[in-house]
Amino acid sequence: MGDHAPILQADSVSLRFGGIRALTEVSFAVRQGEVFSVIGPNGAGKTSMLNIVSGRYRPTEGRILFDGGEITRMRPNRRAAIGIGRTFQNLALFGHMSVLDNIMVGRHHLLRSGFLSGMAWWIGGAQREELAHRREVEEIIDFLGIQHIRKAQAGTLSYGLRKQVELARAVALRPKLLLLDEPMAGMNLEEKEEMARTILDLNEEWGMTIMMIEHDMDVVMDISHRVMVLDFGRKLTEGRPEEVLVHPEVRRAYLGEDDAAPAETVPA
Ligand SMILES: Nc1ncnc2c1ncn2[C@@H]1O[C@H](COP(=O)(O)OP(=O)(O)OP(=O)(O)O)[C@@H](O)[C@H]1O
Repeated sequence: MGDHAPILQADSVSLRFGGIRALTEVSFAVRQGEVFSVIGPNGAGKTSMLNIVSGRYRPTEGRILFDGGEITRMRPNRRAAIGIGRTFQNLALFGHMSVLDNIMVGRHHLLRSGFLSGMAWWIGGAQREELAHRREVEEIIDFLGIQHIRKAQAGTLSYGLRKQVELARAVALRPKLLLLDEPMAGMNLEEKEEMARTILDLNEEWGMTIMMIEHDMDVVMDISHRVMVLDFGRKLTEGRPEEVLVHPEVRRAYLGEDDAAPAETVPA
């Protein structure tokens, strides 16, 4: 898992919104096959970093490399086509449509990024391609263990299941790198465990590399190979979960501890 070459690299990335410095010279590398989490207090720049990787934002300075090539200025749908997948909080599920159709629509929406490829889809082999899509989507539904809801209307599902369907839609493109923005937000314990299991399965069984922002520290420490900590737009540290947890500045900045000494040395 974490021993492979980097699939994603950020090279001294800065991002400014007018006078606000959202990110300042942040560099990191996500290795092929790992679960890489980004943590930090509110406003630390986590979502900005993820948006820079997905292409929604362009850095003010610095470079992003993916799979050996520079993608700093590449459009988001092109990034999706070369293997950067993400869940779309703003692309709601179609409530009246089945789970299966929702995932199919996501696949078409993301694959038909340009006019020409769209035309090709309509003119040539549309049916053949439709069948291939359907097979692929069925496989993903099986893998995620959501067969029992494949015909259900998305609007009738619980919050946790809707999140699973949103994940299925992102996974339907078989991304090399999957970006997850707070996948456990708003979930109860059972739903969190289910989601954590799914993320691990995608990573371990499909070898999918995952970059994730998550506030739930238990989940982060449980399923991440490495963790990067941002604070005020700067990288504070990076390492294995157990290394990050004992870092004095992390304890101070993120866990809100005044005393930076390790917990076991603090008098009860
Ligand atoms: N589109 C934007 N326009 C202006 N400022 C922005 C924009 N997006 C983010 N910022 C600012 O950049 C800084 C970093 O925000 P960001 O959302 O990346 O942090 P975050 O770590 O994801 O926080 P949270 O945990 O609250 O989601 C903040 O000061 C935020 O107000």
